[in-house]
Amino acid sequence: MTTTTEQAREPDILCHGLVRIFSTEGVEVQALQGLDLRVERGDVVAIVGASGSGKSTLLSILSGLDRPTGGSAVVAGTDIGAMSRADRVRYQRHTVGFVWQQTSRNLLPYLTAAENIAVPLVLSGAKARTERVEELLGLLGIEHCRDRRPEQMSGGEQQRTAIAVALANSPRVLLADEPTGELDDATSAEVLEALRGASERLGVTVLIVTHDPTVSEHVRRTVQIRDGRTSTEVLRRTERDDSGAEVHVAEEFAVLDRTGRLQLPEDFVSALDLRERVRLALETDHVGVWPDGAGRTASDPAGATGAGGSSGAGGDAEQARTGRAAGDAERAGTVGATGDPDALRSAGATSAAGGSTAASAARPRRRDLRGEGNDD
Ligand SMILES: Nc1ncnc2c1ncn2[C@@H]1O[C@H](COP(=O)(O)OP(=O)(O)OP(=O)(O)O)[C@@H](O)[C@H]1O
Repeated sequence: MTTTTEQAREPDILCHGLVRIFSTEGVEVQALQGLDLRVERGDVVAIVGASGSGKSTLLSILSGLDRPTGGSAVVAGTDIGAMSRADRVRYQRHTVGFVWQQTSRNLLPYLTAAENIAVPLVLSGAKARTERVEELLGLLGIEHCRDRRPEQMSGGEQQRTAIAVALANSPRVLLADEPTGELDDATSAEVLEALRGASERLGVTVLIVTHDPTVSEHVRRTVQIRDGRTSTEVLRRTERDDSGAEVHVAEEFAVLDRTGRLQLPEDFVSALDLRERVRLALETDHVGVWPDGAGRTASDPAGATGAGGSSGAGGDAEQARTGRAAGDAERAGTVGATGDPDALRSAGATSAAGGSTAASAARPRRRDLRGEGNDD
């Protein structure tokens, strides 16, 4: 039996090997190719990725508008793939809230902000509607828009009203698709802070899908999707430096899936001109990755000089316990599960993206975001 403590620890979003294949006129497109994602309760996470990487497909599945072809997605304890029609209505009314990029999809144009927020409360038969509407207007800082219709509000005010509408029935999870897509930078920052504030005050889990890479400055965790899979993550935290000043630190990690696969960041692949095959070496505390070049052997995969730009990369060949060539079955940039996944994990490979190819042993790529922020 699941205990209350275990329930509290269960993630609000858990995707395992999520696959979505679209077939149109005999042509198959694999929009999601075995995507794994875990989002803890109350967290605010941004999903970023290039156009066509699968972001909207993921959101459609999580919002119950679409079904996966394979794999599983569980949101706030609901198995998305197993929902009946009635479950779906309940799920969309009470478990998840949505904010879309287009205002026309979020708000009814002929209703005021207060009336728009009341709509989901009326549909769910909620009591004390006036109090709830006032609470949400206050929470989102839009009391002054109470009696205005969308056309009488700025883009930022419209999106904050949309967030209030999405939160009306107290969902566990808020899904936002490009919520800042039509806004300027300052207004975008305002809307993102509104989402973060709502999460902090109401405990709601927020997943934001966006093209906008600056979103990562407003959330603790940013997950990058590449070709239908999660590839890298940036985690931000605040530390104090020696003088006691606050410093924002962002660390980039590669995502290791359950079968031991990880995608190397594109800039790492191009910096060392990695293609088709790479050499791997299991060191005492990290995994090294080298281009497949001449003059290297399994016991000395870096060559005498630590070739491929990785000298000083913890690539002391004498330390290497295992050196292997990793064939990339699918495409450059994805390291196959050539190494024993358990061994890789115990060697700290979950944070290997920034550490194994060009930096010191197993240290994730780390950026000091003090001052102007992202200076990488
Ligand atoms: N209904 C559909 N039928 C066929 N192919 C589709 C369908 N929906 C999405 N795709 C394809 O699936 C892939 C992923 O699309 P998706 O819209 O999820 O990407 P995205 O990352 O959200 O892109 P964008 O940022 O441009 O919105 C693309 O190749 C797209 O063409």
